[in-house]
Amino acid sequence: MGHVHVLDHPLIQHKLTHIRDKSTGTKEFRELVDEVAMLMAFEITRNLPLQETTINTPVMEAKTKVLAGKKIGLIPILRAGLGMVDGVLQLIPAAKVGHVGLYRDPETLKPVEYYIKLPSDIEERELIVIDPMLATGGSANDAIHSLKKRGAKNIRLMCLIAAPEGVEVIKEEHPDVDIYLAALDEKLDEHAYIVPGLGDAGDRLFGTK
Ligand SMILES: O=P(O)(O)OC[C@H]1O[C@H](OP(=O)(O)OP(=O)(O)O)[C@H](O)[C@@H]1O
Ligand SMILES: O=c1cc[nH]c(=O)[nH]1
Ligand SMILES: [Mg+2]
Repeated sequence: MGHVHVLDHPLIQHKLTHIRDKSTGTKEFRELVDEVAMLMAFEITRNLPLQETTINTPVMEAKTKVLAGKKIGLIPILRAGLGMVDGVLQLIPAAKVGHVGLYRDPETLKPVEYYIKLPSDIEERELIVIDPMLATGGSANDAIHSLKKRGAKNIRLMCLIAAPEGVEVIKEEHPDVDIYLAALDEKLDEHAYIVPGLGDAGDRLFGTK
């Protein structure tokens, strides 16, 4: 079964409070999402494999460690996932970025895929699917199925806030996928918005309604 990691670092929690606050405007919202994404990336990459190397310090030859060169792919779910990409790229600048375009139909609440463009070698990559919100789980579930259909083998899911309902869907459908969150909220409301949540992540990032 996939693990659910709630990243409770004080800096992440502090910034998340301001992200949730409805008085936080677009500029500050964007900056904070970017910063939290970077801090989350620090935690998510904690178990990346290392290998030994030998270098010369000014003092002597030393056996030290470097990343073992695991290839990484970031897969933001459009639109709102885009807001977290730059933050993650600050720590993993060589990652390739694929895009999955999905929107949640407001009537049926079902995800509709409208775009997909992926690195050609996704089967070799450690993929991080990125979306600030995991609500019913429909969008992330579809995105992960889409990636697996195209050969993806190692997938993690990174979200700012999740509802228990969405977490259950991913655990059920994708037991191989670990989930990384800044917060696990209480529930969904009657419009399938996360409570207390932060509202509509895409609209707050891009200033639309
Ligand atoms: O778990 P779910 O119930 O599927 O809901 C979560 C999805 O809803 C939001 O996207 P939205 O449909 O608002 O599209 P947008 O990013 O273009 O605003 C959010 O960014 C997720 O992708
Ligand atoms: O609370 C929610 C649920 C879905 N999408 C959002 O942007 N926010
Ligand atoms: Mg939206």
